[in-house]
Amino acid sequence: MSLSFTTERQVAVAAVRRACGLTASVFNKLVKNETLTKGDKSPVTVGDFAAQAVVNVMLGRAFPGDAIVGEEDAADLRGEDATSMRTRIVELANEALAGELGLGDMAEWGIGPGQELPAEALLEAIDRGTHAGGRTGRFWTLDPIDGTKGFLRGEQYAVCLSLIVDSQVQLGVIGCPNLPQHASSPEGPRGCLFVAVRGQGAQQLSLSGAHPTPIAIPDFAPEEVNFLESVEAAHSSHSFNDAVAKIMNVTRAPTRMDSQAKYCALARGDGAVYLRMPTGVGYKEKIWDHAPGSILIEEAGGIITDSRGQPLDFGLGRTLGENYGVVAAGKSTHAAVIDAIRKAKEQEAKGHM
Ligand SMILES: Nc1ncnc2c1ncn2[C@@H]1O[C@H](COP(=O)(O)OS(=O)(=O)O)[C@@H](OP(=O)(O)O)[C@H]1O
Ligand SMILES: [Mg+2]
Ligand SMILES: [Mg+2]
Ligand SMILES: [Mg+2]
Repeated sequence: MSLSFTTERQVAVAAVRRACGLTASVFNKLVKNETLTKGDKSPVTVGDFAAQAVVNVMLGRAFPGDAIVGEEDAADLRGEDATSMRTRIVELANEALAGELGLGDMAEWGIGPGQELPAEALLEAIDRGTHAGGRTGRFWTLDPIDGTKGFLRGEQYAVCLSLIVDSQVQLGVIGCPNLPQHASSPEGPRGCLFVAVRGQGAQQLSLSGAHPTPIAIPDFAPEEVNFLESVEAAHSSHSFNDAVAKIMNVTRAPTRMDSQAKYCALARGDGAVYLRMPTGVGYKEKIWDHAPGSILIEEAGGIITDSRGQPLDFGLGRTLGENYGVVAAGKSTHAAVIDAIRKAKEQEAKGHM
């Protein structure tokens, strides 16, 4: 049985579109005291918080019973020292919620004139993202800005939303405000949305949600294979990717790109392999960093697993648990990557790397 998730898709596209508008506009005005450093030393900006508030308000209105696993929480925004950040977030979120309706968007998911939400309501909306996830039931995952470091550099970032039902990702929407619409014209128009619904294929749309175009991962001849990888060396091992690429006789240089824009690029054939290997022990990948990308890859005809070929398990809570690394590629390439990873691991164990 395949469910169509028509309304879910419509709400998700509308919410991601509004969040993309917000983040793109905030970037140009971002000032120094609008970024915090979280407990894990990673940055978070007023854009991340406001985008999470907007998406959660819209989801709450359209699907009041649904839980949300969101990256951010409002704890750091409640104190007196956060007054100016809080004020800015309230302003940004209300502006986006009151903004013009896009294609398929509905007035009742946002706010009308004079209906601005107070700070407390928006902080509560952000905190609706604290759901623990789990094996059964239905919940959304939200990464309001994935690739915050890329966002701060003016490079790639993505607004990422997915719907998970009984541990299976059923819907994914990724908004990439800075991604060129066509990889072949990197200086051409930027900004795209990617949508995948289980059993319905993958599509690229304009940022406004118009012009859906089916996308699929092409077959790559061995000499055309190239890797997509993280910009931040702390997030994914560049040297291990290098070793795997050598084993596969890959000659093309890797493309480094922040965020789940990598999954989008892979899904439309801009690259052949997305490989993400842990850089140290202990970090567990977050479900919001991979759920939307994973369904996009599968619906574009590709395969996504961890580095040992195991399926990603979205039913373990907020993290991917014991899944080790991530490998995504087209059907004709994926097995070769898993094989090369095994060989690279053997070399590493023998001290040859
Ligand atoms: N140590 C470690 N290992 C692996 N991953 C980590 C690590 N620390 C952070 N993160 C997560 O990486 C997310 C950023 O995505 P990418 O790594 O693809 O982008 S980047 O190129 O590295 O910027 C980033 O997502 P955002 O916080 O939404 O930007 C993090 O969830
Ligand atoms: Mg973050
Ligand atoms: Mg992220
Ligand atoms: Mg994020």
